[in-house]
Amino acid sequence: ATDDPAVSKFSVRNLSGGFIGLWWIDHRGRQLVAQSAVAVRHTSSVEINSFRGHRFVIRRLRRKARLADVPYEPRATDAVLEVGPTNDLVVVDGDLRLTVHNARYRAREAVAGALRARDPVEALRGAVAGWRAAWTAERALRERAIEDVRRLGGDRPEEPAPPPGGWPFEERPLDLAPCGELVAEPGAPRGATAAALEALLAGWGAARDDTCASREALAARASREALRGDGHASCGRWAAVGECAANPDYMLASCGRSCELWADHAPEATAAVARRAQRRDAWAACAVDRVEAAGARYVAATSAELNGLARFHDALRNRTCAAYEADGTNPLAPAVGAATTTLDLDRPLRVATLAAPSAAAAIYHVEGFAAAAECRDAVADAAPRMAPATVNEEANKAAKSTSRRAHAANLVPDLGRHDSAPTKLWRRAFALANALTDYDLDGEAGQEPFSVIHYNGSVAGAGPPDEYLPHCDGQCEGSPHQAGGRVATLLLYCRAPARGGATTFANARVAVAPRAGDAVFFSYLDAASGRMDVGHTLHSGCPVVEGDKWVLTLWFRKGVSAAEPWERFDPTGARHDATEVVAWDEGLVYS
Ligand SMILES: O=C(O)CCC(=O)C(=O)O
Ligand SMILES: [Fe+2]
Repeated sequence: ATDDPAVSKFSVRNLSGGFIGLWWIDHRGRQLVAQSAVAVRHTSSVEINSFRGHRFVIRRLRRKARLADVPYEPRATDAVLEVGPTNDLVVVDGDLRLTVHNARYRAREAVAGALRARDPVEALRGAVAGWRAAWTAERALRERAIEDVRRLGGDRPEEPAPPPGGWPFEERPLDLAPCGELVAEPGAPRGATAAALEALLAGWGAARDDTCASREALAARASREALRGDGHASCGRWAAVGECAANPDYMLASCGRSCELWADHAPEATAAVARRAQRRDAWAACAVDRVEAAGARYVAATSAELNGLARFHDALRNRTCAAYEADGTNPLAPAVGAATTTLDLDRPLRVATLAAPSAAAAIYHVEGFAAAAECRDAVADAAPRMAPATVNEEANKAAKSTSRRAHAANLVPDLGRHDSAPTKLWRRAFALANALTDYDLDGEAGQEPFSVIHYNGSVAGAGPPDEYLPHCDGQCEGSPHQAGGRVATLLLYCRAPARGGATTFANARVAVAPRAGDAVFFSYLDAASGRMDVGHTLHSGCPVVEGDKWVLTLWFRKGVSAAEPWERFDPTGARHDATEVVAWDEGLVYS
């Protein structure tokens, strides 16, 4: 799915002088999963589709080995590659150093793709515009991170240094005129079709059965299978019997691609065919230069933005987590010094108010929310469905995010099964929410399901630990609540990590150490005025330093019903097109 914005396509070229092996680090950071079955030989490349942020380990091999999946033990000689946002060419040298060739590689890819498009020039303009859009999107993310830091009262980190030549605010038009005319290629076969034809031709070359009849039969098949759009259904057959040489005017105009393909295999290759291919190659080389010139600054600016964003994220993390994690232990014990009351729901819960900074914001700690077996059943239900967590950064698009690193799955309780663990947890959660707020929430219809979230700690060298940077689950800028939007959250800890993983509310100066079975409940609407919180319930899931952490999250919605279920609204209550309902599994990060 390369149209998924979070998937990057890139290529690793081995110039190390020997064999290399390529593995990616699985999401638990404990296993190296072979990228391909065998080693990559010197001067070869591997094409890779992967998620942004994924990590690869590259190792030198003594010989051409088969690579099985192995436990991950970092070695000093490992080269580690984190997948960037763009199509990169990564070159591995003799010392296993990695060099990323960005803009030129992308220009070459764009031109190769454009030559197969109906309108190559238009396709290239689209590619350059796409790079500009990618940079603009990264810039918007950084602007938002700046705003987050400002709201948390943190020091504003340094701006990223602009790329050489400065930020490319102006649009650079792509001018391909100096490259001359591209020879039109009606119906050039695309990707797989072209490959099928090449294979057919290669087979023919090997058999070298030079009788006209067999050649014609093969050509007819080739033209049926691959060259249907070549301008004429019989192009392949005509080319195979020498028409390109005998009748070049017609053939080169109508069957150019067939003539070119057959030229390699048939003795009737003409000088005109070769010239035509040369002209196209010259056009492509010129186009690569011009596309690179028009797009390189956007590509470089995107990298600069990403580096800058990483620094802002560090600043956010320091602001929200460092104070509690400085000594390497878990943060403040929950509910230290807070008065507790016991709520008798279907099970007695000890509830402590941790903070109630305004009528629109309150944070509670709930001891013993779930029995161990309930947690175990709920997690077991979701565990097989876990996938990289998403965050909604754009309307109607659940995008994988740099601000949230974890795995998650929805858990929809079957409310008819009264004794199942998810249903009991669900009804208890709504009873708790209605006891602690005056929201009068209805859990029986239209609510968002549980989200089960798994955070992994870092294994040395295997990538950053899972975390969730500061965010609000719903709208938190003090505007009126919109029906259908989130108003409160229950976070149930089902497994606590050995170190790290606190939930911190920096603006409310509250930190909660996860403890299995306990929960945090927070609400962010003043029901009397209808106004939302102004940021006191902004919170982070701090990095899990050691071990792992499982939580069940429930985001309560107000104003949903069977007729108007949660899928109709984004977390702030903005309505989206009812015909285009998507799974929202996470809250907005300030938008
Ligand atoms: O895991 C945590 O501590 C925070 C999770 C969270 O903020 C969320 O799921 O919305
Ligand atoms: Fe959250």
